[in-house]
Amino acid sequence: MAGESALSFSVASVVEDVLNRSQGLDLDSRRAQEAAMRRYEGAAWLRKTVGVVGAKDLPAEPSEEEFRLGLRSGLILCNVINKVHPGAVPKVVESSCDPAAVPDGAALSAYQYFENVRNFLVAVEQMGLPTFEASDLEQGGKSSRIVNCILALKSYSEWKQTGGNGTWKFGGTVKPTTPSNGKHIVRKNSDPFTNSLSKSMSITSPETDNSKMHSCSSLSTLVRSVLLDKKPDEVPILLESLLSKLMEEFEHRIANQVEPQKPAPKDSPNLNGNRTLLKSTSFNIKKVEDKPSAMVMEDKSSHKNSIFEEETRRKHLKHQMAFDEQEEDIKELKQTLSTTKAGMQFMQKKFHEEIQNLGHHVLGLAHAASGYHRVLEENRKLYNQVQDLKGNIRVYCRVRPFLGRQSNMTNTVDYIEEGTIAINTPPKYGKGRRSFNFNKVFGPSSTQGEVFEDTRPLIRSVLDGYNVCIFAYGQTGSGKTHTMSGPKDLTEDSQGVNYRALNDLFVLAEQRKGTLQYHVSVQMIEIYNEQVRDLLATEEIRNNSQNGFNVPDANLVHVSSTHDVIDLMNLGQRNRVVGATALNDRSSRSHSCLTVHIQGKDLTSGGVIRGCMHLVDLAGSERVDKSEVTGDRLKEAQHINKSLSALGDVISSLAQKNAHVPYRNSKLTQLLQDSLGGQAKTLMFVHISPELDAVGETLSTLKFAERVASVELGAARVNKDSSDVKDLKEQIANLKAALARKEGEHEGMPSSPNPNLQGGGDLFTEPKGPRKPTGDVGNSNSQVSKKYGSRQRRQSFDLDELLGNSNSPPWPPVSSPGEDDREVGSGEWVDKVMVNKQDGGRWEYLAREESFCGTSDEVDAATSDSSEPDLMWQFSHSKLATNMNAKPTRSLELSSSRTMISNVGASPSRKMTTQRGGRAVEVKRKTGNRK
Ligand SMILES: Nc1ncnc2c1ncn2[C@@H]1O[C@H](COP(=O)(O)OP(=O)(O)OP(=O)(O)O)[C@@H](O)[C@H]1O
Repeated sequence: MAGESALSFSVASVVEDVLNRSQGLDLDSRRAQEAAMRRYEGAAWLRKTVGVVGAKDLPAEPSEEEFRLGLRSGLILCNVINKVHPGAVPKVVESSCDPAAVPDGAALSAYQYFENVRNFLVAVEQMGLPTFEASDLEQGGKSSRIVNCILALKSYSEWKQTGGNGTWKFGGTVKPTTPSNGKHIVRKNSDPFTNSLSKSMSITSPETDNSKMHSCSSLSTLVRSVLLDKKPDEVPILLESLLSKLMEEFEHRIANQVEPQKPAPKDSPNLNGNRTLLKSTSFNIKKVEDKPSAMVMEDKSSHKNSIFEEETRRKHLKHQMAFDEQEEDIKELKQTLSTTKAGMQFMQKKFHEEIQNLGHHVLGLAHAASGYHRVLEENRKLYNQVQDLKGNIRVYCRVRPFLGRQSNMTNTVDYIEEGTIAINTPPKYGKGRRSFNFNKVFGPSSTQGEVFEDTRPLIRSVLDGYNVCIFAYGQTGSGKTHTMSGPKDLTEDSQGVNYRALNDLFVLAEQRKGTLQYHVSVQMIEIYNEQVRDLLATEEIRNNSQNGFNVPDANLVHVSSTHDVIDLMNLGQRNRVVGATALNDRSSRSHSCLTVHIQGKDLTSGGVIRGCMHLVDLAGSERVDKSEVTGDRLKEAQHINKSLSALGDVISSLAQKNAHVPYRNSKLTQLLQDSLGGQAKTLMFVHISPELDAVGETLSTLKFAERVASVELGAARVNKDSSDVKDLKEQIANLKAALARKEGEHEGMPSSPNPNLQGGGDLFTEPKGPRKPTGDVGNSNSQVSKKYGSRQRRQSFDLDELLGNSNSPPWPPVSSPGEDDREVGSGEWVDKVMVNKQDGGRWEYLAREESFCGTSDEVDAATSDSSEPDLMWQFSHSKLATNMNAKPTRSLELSSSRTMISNVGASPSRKMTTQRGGRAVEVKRKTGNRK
């Protein structure tokens, strides 16, 4: 039947489809499993039917070989066919030999073999059942035909047990071969068993229980074989697919019942044995087909509906589950997303916090760094202020760069920091590295501008009334002239300190012209071979002093612009003695000094400020042997070295605070005396060459500079003349003193040591007009110095100040009742000297120490007295410098506890007066006569 074939094929297709879906399905192994199942089925039936035959039990699940060997004797086969169809093999040859002695597979006798198997095969053939060749029992691999035969016999037996009604499923009516049961096994054709089986698996199968059982068992076999190698989780899907395919087939089948049947396609060879088994599942369909058509339709419809509903429900359930699962997944994803979002937000917040903290931290650091730098700067300022207060000589070190093709390989400078320079010293100079500290160190790359920048404050202080001295020290060729003046080919950038300083002075003077009127004049001298020479002399250079030191007579030229100064300096440079040496072709063999005098008048107060600045370019401090000089050059070098060593002695004495400082040992030290020992601000530029062969000079230069840096000069003092304000202040003080005295009189207690000596009024009023700056080298000529000893420290003060022209006298007024106060006579020694400052009767100390009072001649006589060698006397009074047109001023230098007071004139009454600006000042001694 075409429809049946189609269904068979479709069912087979379903299985094929399912099989295809289960990827990797091994058809061979399935086929083997199928064969085994069939073999087991046959074996089970044989065991059940014949039991143990010939003491040889067939295994329940025999292998192919076991199955073949078990049946090989033909005994089981003959017995079973006789059971099914009694008398089918009339004579069965039993084995005569001991079965135990005959191993499996051992050949039986040919007779036995032939007789039994032949009889069985004949009987089977007569029954129309599938048969096999006798040789199939002899060789392995052919058991399938044997199994087919056994299963056909089994089927026949089962059919027979049901009563043998109808058509036997293996084809046609079986005619019993023997008259005993009246039935004949009729073989329908001689097709091989497989063909018969294939055909018999068609829808033509009878509706017998046996047939049903067979179909069920085939179906279960099919299902088992399909699911055998599946994983548990694959089974539901596979079954579902199988069922849905069956459903489809069923529906298709139903539809085919109504529609004209299509011809069935041919069997697909791919389906092989599996499809054969599947065909047995068609029995249910056949059942339906055999019902009356109305009932069938009804059944079909309700069945279809219920199946459809069930399927829909299952689908819905499945969808619902999938949906639920997806919903759950989405929920989880949402949860994860929100957690991640929250995490990100948290991290973002943390990140911002961190950034902010970092920002604060960086800000704090920047603040701290700027604070640190501010503190450093303040420290530097404070340090400089302390230096100023202590009056230390400032020392700036400058390292000359390598010149020309000189190699950096020979550099002796190890490193340079703010104020420190370290020199690599060869072994013969001691340890490997030596460092020196100065106020500032300029490296080879420092420019002229940078060097001047640190010098500028000093220049400015000249305009404020300070004396300033800047001098350049260093070996020949180390860059002294470069620093002070600049290189030969001068440009604006390469200008040295001199030009820049004067330029600054003019700029500042210009800036201050609204309040101060400055008058600037310049001197330029040189010391060559211990001779002082005026470099600004347009004619022949004069040298008319007895000792060769004639600076006060040197030209003092008024300048009003930088241009004037440059012209003058060029003139001075031309006049300067310059000689060529092996070390430096432009080596100046003299010390040169440019002195700038400043006088500023306060336009509102009328006060006068005076300042003086020495700019000194010393001659080179090289070794004589090295410079290869002879003759005149040798003499020059010796003078230079002598004056520089005198400078060294002065520095050493000052550093050790010796009472005696040997200024007079050279013209140079005399020139610098006021700068080194006075109240000036002094700066030394120490220069060094970086070359290795200069390391000896470099080290000695730096050591010298270290000593210079330790010299304390005392606080610099401003040269400022007070005017009306100061006078008014004094008047107020006098009035107060007068008031106090009056009150004292009323109470009967004299407030003045000697009221009889009151009077004098404006005797101490400061004389107006310019004066010679105290730092001027001209003072040296009038200095009186006598060496009596060196134990005591020298003090210095200005007589004017002492006499009350300062707001703060050096000592507070002291009144000691009971002391013997009286006027001193000229040429007298007294313990203390007081002067009557004003008519208010205010007496103040002129000197607290033992003092000598007298005229200039008497003082000169006294100082020439060498009878007291333990004391050093120094007295100076100003001598009018002719070219300064200044009025005389006076200063005292106290030495130890003794004072010389000069310019003291004796009145006819022997009452002492000092002369000041042509006025007399009363003087009295505080205690009795000198013992
Ligand atoms: N800082 C510098 N930068 C560039 N060149 C320099 C520097 N210092 C010095 N020189 C050069 O080195 C050479 C010697 O310098 P300078 O004449 O100033 O030495 P000096 O110490 O004055 O010598 P002397 O003691 O013989 O007078 C010059 O050619 C000068 O231009």
